[in-house]
Amino acid sequence: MPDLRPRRSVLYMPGANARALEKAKGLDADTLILDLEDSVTPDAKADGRAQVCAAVASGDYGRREVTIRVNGLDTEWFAEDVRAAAAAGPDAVVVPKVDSAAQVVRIEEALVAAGAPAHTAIWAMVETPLAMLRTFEIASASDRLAVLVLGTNDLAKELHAEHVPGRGPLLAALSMALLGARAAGKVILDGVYNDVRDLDGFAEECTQARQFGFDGKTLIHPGQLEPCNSIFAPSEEEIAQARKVIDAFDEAKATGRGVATVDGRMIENLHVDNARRVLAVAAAIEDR
Ligand SMILES: CC(C)(COP(=O)(O)OP(=O)(O)OC[C@H]1O[C@@H](n2cnc3c(N)ncnc32)[C@H](O)[C@@H]1OP(=O)(O)O)[C@@H](O)C(=O)NCCC(=O)NCCSC(=O)C[C@H](O)C(=O)O
Ligand SMILES: [Mg+2]
Repeated sequence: MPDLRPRRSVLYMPGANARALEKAKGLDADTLILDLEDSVTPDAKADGRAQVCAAVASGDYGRREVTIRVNGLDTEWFAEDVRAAAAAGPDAVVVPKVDSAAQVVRIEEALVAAGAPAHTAIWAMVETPLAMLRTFEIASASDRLAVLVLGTNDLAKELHAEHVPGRGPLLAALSMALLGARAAGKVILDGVYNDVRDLDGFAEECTQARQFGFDGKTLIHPGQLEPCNSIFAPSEEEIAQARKVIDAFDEAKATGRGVATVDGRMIENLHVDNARRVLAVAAAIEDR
């Protein structure tokens, strides 16, 4: 059964920023990532952890999926972050810089040892060249691993690549991550767009990510929510087209044919599967 929970817009917020944590309760994000890693300075880690875990445990985020990004496996904060997150019971623990299946197993063991509830999934961030070469192994290392999240800032840094419109230097990596996630049947989210004032560039990148097949995009600012939600949702035209495809194929089947045409284009079973997926995604968004 594919995981159809809407994750169009997945907003990071600095775990030490009480104002942002409060503001997120009223934001139209499908998912929140309360961050304990890069946006929290070393001397604020303990306070940030306490604040984030109290926010998650409060249950004040309504329908939104709430996750905690802990510090990396080999940091001095990982063990305590996981213990505190397990007690708070978020929908997922997001772990940065995962680059092997063995690390996924270690994360799962840490969650189990900390008594994390069964509903707390693992989301692995893939953001190193090694991770890109191993995305399938990582994505399929555990049933508890639900989502791969691209970290395009770290990846560009490791590659010595530049951030340019169209993301030419990252395209191979985006494709490899998608291949790995889809081969393992997992959800995959695109990385962030750093210029929070450039909404045109942001919309172009969301459109590119959707065309690639990403399920949604990670975000850093509330102003990115509305365009992202709209670009990653099936449009009215796509929904109408999906219905047309299903109806045309049903009609063809009723007369013993396994192929039909809609607006001059060939329709086979696989197109019907795709059309059903579009309708299921639209329904899941409607049901939120
Ligand atoms: C990017 C920012 C630092 C910009 O901050 P600022 O200039 O202060 O924004 P605004 O003044 O426009 O903010 C307006 C109001 O919105 C609230 N706000 C801003 N950002 C968020 C947010 N992410 N979540 C919730 N609320 C937010 C402000 O508090 C203002 O509210 P009000 O005062 O009531 O008007 C800032 O947006 C920010 O810190 N963003 C998140 C940064 C972050 O979490 N970074 C880490 C994750 S990204 C990453 O690590 C990528 C990955 O690992 C990789 O490798 O690529
Ligand atoms: Mg990163």
